[in-house]
Amino acid sequence: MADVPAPTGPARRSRLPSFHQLVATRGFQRWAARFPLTRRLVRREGEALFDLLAGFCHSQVLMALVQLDIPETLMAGPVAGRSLAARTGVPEERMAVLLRAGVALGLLKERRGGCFALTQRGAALAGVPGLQAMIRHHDVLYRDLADPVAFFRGETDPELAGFWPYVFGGEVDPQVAATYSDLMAQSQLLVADDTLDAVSLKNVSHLMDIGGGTGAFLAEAGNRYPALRMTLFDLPAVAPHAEARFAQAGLTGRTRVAGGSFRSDPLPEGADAISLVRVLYDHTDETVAALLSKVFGVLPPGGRLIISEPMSGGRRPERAGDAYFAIYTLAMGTGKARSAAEIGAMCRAAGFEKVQEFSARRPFITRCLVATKGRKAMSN
Ligand SMILES: CC(C)=CCC/C(C)=C/CC/C(C)=C/C=C/C(C)=C/C=C/C=C(C)/C=C/C=C(C)/C=C/C=C(C)/C=C/CC(C)(C)O
Ligand SMILES: C[S@@+](CC[C@H](N)C(=O)[O-])C[C@H]1O[C@@H](n2cnc3c(N)ncnc32)[C@H](O)[C@@H]1O
Repeated sequence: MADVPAPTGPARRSRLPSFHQLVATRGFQRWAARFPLTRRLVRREGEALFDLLAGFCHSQVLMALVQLDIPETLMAGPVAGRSLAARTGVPEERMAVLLRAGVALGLLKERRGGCFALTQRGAALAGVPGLQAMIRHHDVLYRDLADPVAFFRGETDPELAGFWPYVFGGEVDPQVAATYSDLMAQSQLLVADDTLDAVSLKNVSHLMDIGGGTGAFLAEAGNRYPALRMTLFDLPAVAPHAEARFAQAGLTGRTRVAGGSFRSDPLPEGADAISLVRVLYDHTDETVAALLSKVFGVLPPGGRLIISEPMSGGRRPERAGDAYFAIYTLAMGTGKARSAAEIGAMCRAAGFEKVQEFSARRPFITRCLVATKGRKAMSN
């Protein structure tokens, strides 16, 4: 563990304690915990603090349930705790602890006769596409955060960067690309739904998805807009895998798949809208600025850029963007969760005239910005 200097404590400025100093005193806490007008607030604050410190145990309970395939098993109906223990090789008493923790976290419920079933939340965990795969791959992130102070000081060498090797440019091994693309494609379904619900493509005739992975987003867009023509652009190790998806969805005649790197290759021309879905937050400001300027260059006047990814809350930090995705992308080595205002400013710096945020349903899944190239703008 890294050395942390001992806290020196706040300097006293006046004789009267500040509100924060008051809240930190045991006497005030004891009084407020009993006083009728404040006791509920004290309990709520205490519970919130407790949840923060217990968060790691909660995540590990979730991880154990997923790794032991308990949500899948219970989808078929309630199962006795004893039988779950036998199936998974976990001693019965220890399985009882795990299952009760699952009940406490709202994922499971106990039925008569020592049987356990999924709650509504547990069923969502089993059914949300890609969620269990995301949870399983968090073992890498948790290892990277094992020494959080060293992590935030930048003294560690996070393993997560190796999971997403494209962030550093250069060749990407096809096997590694297949693993990350599969994880992305599974979790893309909710992102595609929320993006396409928020942003209309009614006036778009040709959409190009840059960093489009294996085509899950374009397949959904093509499904919703039967006249839409589409181009997918991604690394040569990834893009060809989209062809099978498009063929299966009957979209081959309307789609083009192009392999290349947006760092070093020209972007295909001809699209009047371009999407960047969960792409910008992987990369440094320099890479993002260069990409936005390339995108601006190939769009016609009036063309639109759709950006969809989880974002920081900026001056109002929020849990998903700032206490999860910002940490995740930091562990990747080059990534950064940006606020809508930051991304908007980068779009304007690349030449875009107007940037609007379209409110997406679930900010922990994605948020959406649309940047429009001015009608009088010149192409690069
Ligand atoms: C009718 C009656 C009686 C009752 C009905 C009540 C009712 C309406 C119940 C609703 C039940 C229901 C349908 C629930 C649905 C719940 C859903 C859809 C939950 C979805 C949860 C999604 C989650 C938690 C998503 C998490 C996503 C994560 C963690 C994504 C991580 C992505 C990463 C790390 C991406 C990395 C990419 C990189 C490398 C940074 O570029
Ligand atoms: C986080 S994934 C998102 C994939 C997809 N848009 C989604 O939301 O599921 C980022 C994608 O960007 C692609 N990518 C990374 N660097 C790239 C580059 N230099 N040129 C083209 N694509 C790149 C990756 O191969 C990957 O498919």
